[in-house]
Amino acid sequence: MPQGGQAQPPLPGTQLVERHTVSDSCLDVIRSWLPRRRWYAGKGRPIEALTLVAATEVLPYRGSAPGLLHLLVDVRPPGDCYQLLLGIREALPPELAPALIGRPTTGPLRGTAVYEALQDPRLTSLLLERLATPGSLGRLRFSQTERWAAPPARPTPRPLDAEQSNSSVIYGNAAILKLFRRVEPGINPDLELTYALARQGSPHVPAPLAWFESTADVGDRTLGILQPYLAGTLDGWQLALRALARGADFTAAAHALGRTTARVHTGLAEALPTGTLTGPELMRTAEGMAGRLEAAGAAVPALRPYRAALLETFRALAALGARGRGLRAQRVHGDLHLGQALARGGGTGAEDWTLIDFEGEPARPLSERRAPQPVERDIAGMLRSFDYAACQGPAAGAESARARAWAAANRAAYCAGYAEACGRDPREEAVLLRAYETDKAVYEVLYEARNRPAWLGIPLSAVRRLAAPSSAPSA
Ligand SMILES: Nc1ncnc2c1ncn2[C@@H]1O[C@H](COP(=O)(O)OP(=O)(O)O)[C@@H](O)[C@H]1O
Ligand SMILES: O=P(O)(O)O[C@H]1O[C@H](CO)[C@@H](O[C@H]2O[C@H](CO)[C@@H](O)[C@H](O)[C@H]2O)[C@H](O)[C@H]1O
Repeated sequence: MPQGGQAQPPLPGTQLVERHTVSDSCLDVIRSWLPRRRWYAGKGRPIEALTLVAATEVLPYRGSAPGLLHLLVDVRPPGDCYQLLLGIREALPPELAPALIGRPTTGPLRGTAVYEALQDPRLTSLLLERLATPGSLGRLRFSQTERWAAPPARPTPRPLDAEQSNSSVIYGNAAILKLFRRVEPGINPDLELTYALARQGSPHVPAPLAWFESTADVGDRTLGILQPYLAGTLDGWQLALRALARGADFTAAAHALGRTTARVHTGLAEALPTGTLTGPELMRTAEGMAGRLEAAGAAVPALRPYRAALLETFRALAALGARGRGLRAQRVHGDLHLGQALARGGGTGAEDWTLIDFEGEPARPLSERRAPQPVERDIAGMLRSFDYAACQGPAAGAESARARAWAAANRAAYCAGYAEACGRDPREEAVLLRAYETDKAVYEVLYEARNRPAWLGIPLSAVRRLAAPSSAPSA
């Protein structure tokens, strides 16, 4: 069971790197490079201190052959821990030139090219070899699940070329290794939930094959998971955009995706602890939403005119709690959107869909992401996604009648599919659904302002609608 802490023998050739190996100059090089990474969460805040938490030499640098160094570094503010995989070579071949991080000027790595190891097939092949050999290596521990199956011999690794919160490497279209970037002590829900669902035999998640984590002395942190690569699939976002471009129906796929979501929720409720969100907890949930709204409003002025109206939505949720109403809570996906659902074929059958990336919203603390929550949280996430997709259709601005009709039809189909599979129609929890949808739209405003300013109008238009007193229930 992946929860860390199992004692395993060290692998032969283990190297623990002394802290002085990673010189201040090497850390300075990383410090200049880090803020430009897509996955770096602290954008917009200057780094005051970057310190080494742990370093493991996965492959010693020998001058003639590349080295691989695994680092955990602490970045302040706010004290986040990041996982880095550094390649070390004397000189970089042209194809690796874009991967250069920098050249330290002091210490044992002085003058070498330090680069993103994930871009180097020689080094990512080595990571796969490590996963094939369970055991510990320095501050790292490699484990396999009962489903371990080595990918075909010598699969060619390639880094996934996508805008991601983490980083992934695909091995010969057979397996995908996801490396978490911002890592906290504790099991990552992406491993915990897919493992629990796979043990039930769920066909709706890629069953983990292997994983690796840091050792207890630096906090058991899940660092990476190897899963089967679902070649030949498209994600729900691509499918929705394709349907929009062709003027084709998407409601059958949305309905099937609703059914899949319900099955996954049922599986999670059976496999992992559930709970009841008591009245006071519900009130605290509403306070959390209001707090995130204030924080987002402080960062994005365009949100401020809607503040008072949106707070009313959160007050309505708190009022449910004040009336002592308890709500069923369970483990959920936590960041569900169309891009997190992969389909074979057109996605019109519930069995076509696989859900991925159960990590939750990367910005939330792990303890919060692992807490049981109402399923409406996920459903609201997917409803927002139909809204996003609608804005990408031909001649479909966020407010156009065509976009609104497309979103409404697919949101309704998704909820109907969900209800059909588990007998519980999410639209019946209108206050809850609306509060979660508002919370998600506020999150998206901040997310887009930081990552894709050109898309800010999409969540802002939703905020405008959600703030309007006459706006209809969520779906
Ligand atoms: N098992 C898989 N099979 C095929 N593609 C996958 C698989 N897992 C992830 N992907 C692809 O990788 C992308 C990023 O994966 P994801 O888990 O969402 O990472 P992140 O947390 O970095 O966003 C997905 O959008 C999908 O295109
Ligand atoms: O997939 P991630 O875990 O990295 O999630 C983050 O990035 C998503 C964008 O890729 C972002 O999703 C938002 O944009 C989607 C379209 O690109 C849309 O379908 C989603 O509904 C919308 O929330 C997600 O919020 C963020 O956490």
